[in-house]
Amino acid sequence: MTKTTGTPPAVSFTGAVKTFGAVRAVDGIGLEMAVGETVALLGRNGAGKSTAISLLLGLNEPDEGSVALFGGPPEESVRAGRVGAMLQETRPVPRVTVRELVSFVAGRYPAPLPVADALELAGIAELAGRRVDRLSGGQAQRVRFALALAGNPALIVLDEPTAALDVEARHAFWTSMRAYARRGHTVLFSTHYLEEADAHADRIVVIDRGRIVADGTGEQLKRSVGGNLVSFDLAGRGTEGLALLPGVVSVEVRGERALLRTDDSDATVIALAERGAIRGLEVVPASLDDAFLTLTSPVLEAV
Ligand SMILES: Nc1ncnc2c1ncn2[C@@H]1O[C@H](COP(=O)(O)OP(=O)(O)OP(=O)(O)O)[C@@H](O)[C@H]1O
Repeated sequence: MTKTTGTPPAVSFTGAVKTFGAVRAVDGIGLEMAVGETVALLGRNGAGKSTAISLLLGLNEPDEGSVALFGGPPEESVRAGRVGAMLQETRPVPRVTVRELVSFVAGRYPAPLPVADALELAGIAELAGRRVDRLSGGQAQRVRFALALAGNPALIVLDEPTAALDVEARHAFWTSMRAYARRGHTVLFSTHYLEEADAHADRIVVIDRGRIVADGTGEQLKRSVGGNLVSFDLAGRGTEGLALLPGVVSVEVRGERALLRTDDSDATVIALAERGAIRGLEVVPASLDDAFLTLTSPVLEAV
């Protein structure tokens, strides 16, 4: 969805920095999300996704820079019930039923969804009468999703929402999330899963070591790294000098294989042939997976 002129962005990070001792968990993030957009925050473990989300929700203050929601401080939007969140940490849950818990949370918002709608959207209508402390991990996760939706917030923030879900529950979750987004709501979710980011977000923001290293659609990310991937069996050899071969943009080792991203695969293959390094040679176009790995991996320098 395009941004309406004059409407402040739903989310805006400006030069945001958050450090924990020597760790710069968020290291100068600048990011805007328009109202109605669905954005995936994609990154490896420890990339800074949860920290960025904690800044966005006002749970942490940035050391430098600023974060705004709908043009104001995060706390203001949170207090006004414009934000719903599903976070990773699990707190001890009380001995109440799913319906009671969702009703309780909904009741704290000024214009909540009818409880039945929140349960239905989260796919847990049939669990309404169950005690929340007696649910499976996946069921509990969907209850947390219902709690995030309960207030009918304009912005919903989901930190690794599908982490504990099996394939079927994952599918059901994304169907619900998209239904919520289609109502014009803004959604930010973090994930390690490229396919999920590609399939369910309008835009993917790749974060690595606290910084944004890419921002665009899945297609744009693939194009931005471009080129082909040449791989071959190392057969006990090292990776010395591979980064210096013609066309090579990055070098990675996965198991016994070396993977070279190249913007001139012909030249790379010829150079590999000259080194006799062609066992199990394969040349394939870059995938989103490769794009992600390239964007978030250090290039191995010749040693
Ligand atoms: N409260 C904290 N105290 C100290 N260090 C922290 C704290 N929270 C996060 N960090 C560090 O900040 C960095 C970013 O962590 P963060 O949890 O934001 O990453 P993430 O991308 O959400 O990771 P994951 O995918 O594993 O959840 C990590 O190096 C982490 O160890």
